[in-house]
Amino acid sequence: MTALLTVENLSKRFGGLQAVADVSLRVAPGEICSVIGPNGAGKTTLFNMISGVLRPSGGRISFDGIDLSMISPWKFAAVGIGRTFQNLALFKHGTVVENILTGRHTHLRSTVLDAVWFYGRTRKEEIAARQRVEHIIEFLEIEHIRDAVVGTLSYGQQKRVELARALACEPKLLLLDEMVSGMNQEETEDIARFVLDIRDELGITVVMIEHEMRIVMDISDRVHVLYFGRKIAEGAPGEIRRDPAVAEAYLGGQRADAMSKAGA
Ligand SMILES: Nc1ncnc2c1ncn2[C@@H]1O[C@H](COP(=O)(O)OP(=O)(O)OP(=O)(O)O)[C@@H](O)[C@H]1O
Repeated sequence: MTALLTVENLSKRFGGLQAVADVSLRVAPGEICSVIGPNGAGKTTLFNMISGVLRPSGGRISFDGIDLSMISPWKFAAVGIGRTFQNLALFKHGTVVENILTGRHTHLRSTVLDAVWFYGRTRKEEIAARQRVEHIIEFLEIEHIRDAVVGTLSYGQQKRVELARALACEPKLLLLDEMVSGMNQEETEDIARFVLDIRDELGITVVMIEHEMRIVMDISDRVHVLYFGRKIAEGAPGEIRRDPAVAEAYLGGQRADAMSKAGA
């Protein structure tokens, strides 16, 4: 099957530090993929390149048939790549609905002048945006907090709002950076269920960076393992559990415990 996302020999250097080195991976449409690895392995740097936050030092990324080096970073959302961030990136003083609406900006074609001269088109876009937002609010079960100011919400609720905002741009590919870190077990299970529904009901391909091995092993179709910037393994969760190179990479770190608790 043709890949939705193809990363070829991707590298990123920060001065003397090789944060990502020669990483290649393919993500098929409809897959849930995880990128795992110990702290500092290069996972977020990889995501930052795929989402246009950072320019690669070398290599190629193609998404849905488009060479991403050919387009401006601010157009990445418009081609269908949505993401959440490791540290929440929300407008704390805005309401939940207002925050989710900001995710729609890539779908707004009208300018201020259009609003004056082509009132109908602007109005139609606004109605479409509101309808999409309402659908997402229902989908992620956050009706009860829709008018709450984001800064007053719990961490788990704010993460869900961030997920809602990423969905508002109607992505084909969703990059989730440590969605469940800091969440309790119930919140983690909710997110796992939502990720599956996002793929199954909305048809969105998901790549997640995750330290929480239970969610990785439970819902991923494929797992890619980074270690000191290099990809050291790739496979189905069962294969990754049994891979000696992966165990070695985690050995000595707390994550070894997490791997074994997840059934390694
Ligand atoms: N902007 C930057 N400038 C310099 N070094 C950076 C920068 N961003 C990341 N690094 C370094 O690159 C390496 C990879 O970092 P990255 O954040 O991608 O790792 P990670 O696997 O996401 O780690 P974690 O699990 O702790 O989030 C680290 O050594 C980090 O210190």
